[in-house]
Amino acid sequence: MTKPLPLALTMGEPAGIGGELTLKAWLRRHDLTNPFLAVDDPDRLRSIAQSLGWDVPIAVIAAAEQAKDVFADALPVLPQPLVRAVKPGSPDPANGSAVMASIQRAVLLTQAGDTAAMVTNPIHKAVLYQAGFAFPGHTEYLAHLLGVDGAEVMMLACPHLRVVPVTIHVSLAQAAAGLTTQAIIHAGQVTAQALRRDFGIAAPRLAVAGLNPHAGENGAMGNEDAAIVAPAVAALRAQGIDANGPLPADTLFHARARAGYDAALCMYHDQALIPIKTIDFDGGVNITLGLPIIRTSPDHGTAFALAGTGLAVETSLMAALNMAAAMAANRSRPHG
Ligand SMILES: NC(=O)c1ccc[n+]([C@@H]2O[C@H](COP(=O)([O-])OP(=O)(O)OC[C@H]3O[C@@H](n4cnc5c(N)ncnc54)[C@H](O)[C@@H]3O)[C@@H](O)[C@H]2O)c1
Ligand SMILES: N[C@H](C(=O)O)[C@H](O)COP(=O)(O)O
Repeated sequence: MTKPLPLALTMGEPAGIGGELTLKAWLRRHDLTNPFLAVDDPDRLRSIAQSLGWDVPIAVIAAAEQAKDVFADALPVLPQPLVRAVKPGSPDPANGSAVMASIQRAVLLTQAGDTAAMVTNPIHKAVLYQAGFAFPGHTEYLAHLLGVDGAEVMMLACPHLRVVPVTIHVSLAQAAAGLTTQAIIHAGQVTAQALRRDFGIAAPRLAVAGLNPHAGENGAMGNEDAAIVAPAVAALRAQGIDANGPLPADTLFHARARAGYDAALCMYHDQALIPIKTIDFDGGVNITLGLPIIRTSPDHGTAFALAGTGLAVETSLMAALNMAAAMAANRSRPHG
């Protein structure tokens, strides 16, 4: 049997918990479906392993194809050197170029088919902005690198819930002012396609949240639900997508409600991310849909206060690695 292709795992913010999570994921490699390679600085990973007393041999590799042969015995690392040595919890914008280069290289490896998917360790957005990063987050940056600006759709998923924020990294005021019927239709189309192709759900059911309390209460609490959201639901249904809404968001996430849909389209970031990070912070996975490649990520950030302690929980990264592998396997199956 041929060994599965490796996944490319990025460095993330080097002062955050990403390095120790990478090491922990390798230590738990028997729970992973696919091997992975880290696009990272081998010296920093060695230094973290040494300071925590973890036995993680590092194998510096020159090409992705070497990863699957060494993975059983060592963590394969494609070297991406840091600009400056890093102290856990103390980010240095000088390393921003290395953080971005790691993401770019994972994109190229996955585009070329050398890796089955890319998985990103968390970046610190404010630190990267100081280094000249011109995108709100990975989601928008990856769409740009892959030449599909505006096509990106964010999904967060755990075994009990999938959520899709239609507006992403913008202020609440901008989310309300910028919400359009077309953006909801686009998110619905991309989500339905991903549920079929990547998650093996033949007839996906979408719940569409309203923007306002009580989905507008017949216009008494805002007219966006009737004027913007309802036409999008009608358009999705006219395209054969099983979409329902606008539904009041406050009653959309309890267990009985969740049983009625495969993904909830939400109108703004926190409407989507608060329920999933509350239900399963340790198992949630962030997925970018709408790209020509597969990208997943843990649902948490850089957790500077934990960096260097070895206490950060690796389960969300493990779930991201296994979800990327499952999505890749689903994509490679013939679909009728
Ligand atoms: N995919 C990504 O790159 C990504 C995702 C989310 C947040 N971020 C960024 O991370 C930075 C910090 O964000 P934040 O403070 O809002 O969120 P955070 O997720 O870093 O931390 C929130 C809380 O959860 C804890 N926590 C986080 N991950 C943990 C883990 N694996 N194990 C145990 N506890 C954990 C932290 O200690 C903290 O108490 C921001 O710049 C944000 O934009 C990046
Ligand atoms: N909004 C995401 C979250 O809170 O989990 C996070 O900022 C990650 O975004 P990117 O994947 O675009 O970096």
